[in-house]
Amino acid sequence: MKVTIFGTGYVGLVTGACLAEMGNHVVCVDIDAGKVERLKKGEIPIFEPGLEPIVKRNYASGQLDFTTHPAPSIEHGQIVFIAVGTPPDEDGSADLKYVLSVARTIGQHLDKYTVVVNKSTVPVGTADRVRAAIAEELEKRGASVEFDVVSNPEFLKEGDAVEDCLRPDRIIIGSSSERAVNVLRKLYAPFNRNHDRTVVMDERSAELTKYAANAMLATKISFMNEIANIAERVGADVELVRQGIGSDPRIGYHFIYPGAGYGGSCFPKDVQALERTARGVGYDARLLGAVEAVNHDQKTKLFELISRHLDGQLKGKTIALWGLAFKPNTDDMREASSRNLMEALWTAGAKVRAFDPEAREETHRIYGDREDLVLCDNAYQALEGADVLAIITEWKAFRSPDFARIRGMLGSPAIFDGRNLYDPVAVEEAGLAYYGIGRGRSLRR
Ligand SMILES: NC(=O)c1ccc[n+]([C@@H]2O[C@H](COP(=O)([O-])OP(=O)(O)OC[C@H]3O[C@@H](n4cnc5c(N)ncnc54)[C@H](O)[C@@H]3O)[C@@H](O)[C@H]2O)c1
Ligand SMILES: O=c1ccn([C@@H]2O[C@H](COP(=O)(O)OP(=O)(O)O[C@H]3O[C@H](CO)[C@@H](O)[C@H](O)[C@H]3O)[C@@H](O)[C@H]2O)c(=O)[nH]1
Repeated sequence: MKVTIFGTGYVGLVTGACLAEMGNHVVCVDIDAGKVERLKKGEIPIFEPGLEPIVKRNYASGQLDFTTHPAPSIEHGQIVFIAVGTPPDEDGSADLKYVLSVARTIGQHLDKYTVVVNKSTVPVGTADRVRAAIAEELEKRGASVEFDVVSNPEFLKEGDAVEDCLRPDRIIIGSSSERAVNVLRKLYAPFNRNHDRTVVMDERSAELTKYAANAMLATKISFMNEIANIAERVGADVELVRQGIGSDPRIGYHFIYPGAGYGGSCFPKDVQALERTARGVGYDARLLGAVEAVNHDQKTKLFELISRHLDGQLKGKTIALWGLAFKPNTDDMREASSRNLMEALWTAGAKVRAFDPEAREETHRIYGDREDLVLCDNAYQALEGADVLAIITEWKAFRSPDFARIRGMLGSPAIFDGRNLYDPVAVEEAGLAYYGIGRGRSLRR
């Protein structure tokens, strides 16, 4: 089928590449001319495992193309996706300016029946606003063209985006038009060969489904961080508690890892946006407020532990940091917990020597050159001249380090394990102090 996608970010580029891989003829449009230029040269602007080969292969075969020109792209697509950003605006609600701008552009060029599909994460009621924006532009032109607007939220995770896109858990189609649903069923048929993953519903329910999914996952994480904070105080080990509760299939092992707080471009903004939506309709979403508040405090956790270990004397100290990205297998630093930690350390007068397998360039782009940040080439280089080590992203490369070597390199040997990667006993036996998240048992010894 002929598909057009507005936005070549994490969602647009991955969706475009995967749809091209399935034999569709896909045109990706972006207003960022530099990005489009790089994509045409085969350079992938983000680190996403498995993405580069499918983009290159499908671009080379002509199944996938990139452009900055909306008019011919809208002409091309039987289906036009909107996959642009919806960042938080000043009060935390989702800013729809990019989505509505694309909607107006579509209205300015629409020339045949088209299914307009919104993939961005948007507040309930946005499909109506997109429909109205397109209709208004058509009216201005005096054009009468049929179209449908569908809500088709995306559930991919960064780091696993290609796999999630090729093998989705579910495909939500929010539409009251049978004609549009049939077009999308046809598009997604190759993704449903094993079993039908499609759930058809109305637009508003589809829009809310996306926020509900992210809010539920964020709630699980904040819940576990709360249990970790209790465990620490009562002398229990949250890692044992996690395994104890995860074995109940009603709870499950997924998304109950305590840590240095959740980050990324979705959970923080989506929990906030849902809370603002609720407030806007006169409902005080207390649970969502608590999820946010627990996460906010959790992001200060490692700083507090480090400060306590160094008796509040952070000025002139050097902290080695392993991990910068908000999670492994990405170079994305949006709302990353590493940023809260580094910024608190700098404010207290400490220096940071950091290593991340992929996020070095992005960190440099955000913070530039500064005296209190050294971006290192490997994990052990970050330890040179450092007092203590903090781990904030659970990259595989950090899973089994040489603790004796670490001890030998640190001025005040201690590990601050922000993702509970290590066995406290093994760390302590190597002569290092161990601080994890909610590991009360190790603190008691
Ligand atoms: N990142 C994720 O893991 C993820 C997963 C599911 C859903 N989402 C949601 O999907 C949406 C997109 O997220 P993202 O992370 O891909 O964003 P992103 O910031 O990585 O990319 C957005 C792209 O849209 C482009 N753009 C902006 N205005 C445009 C216009 N008028 N025409 C064409 N292109 C335009 C930007 O230049 C940018 O390249 C958001 O609503 C987000 O919440 C994101
Ligand atoms: O048990 C856990 C699991 C995750 N995290 C943290 O939660 C954040 C988000 O992780 P993850 O959900 O894996 O990454 P995202 O790429 O942000 O994906 C989420 O956000 C996307 C955008 O909406 C959705 O599409 C995905 O389904 C949803 O998982 C990261 O900081 C993780 O460190 C924890 O602290 N504990």
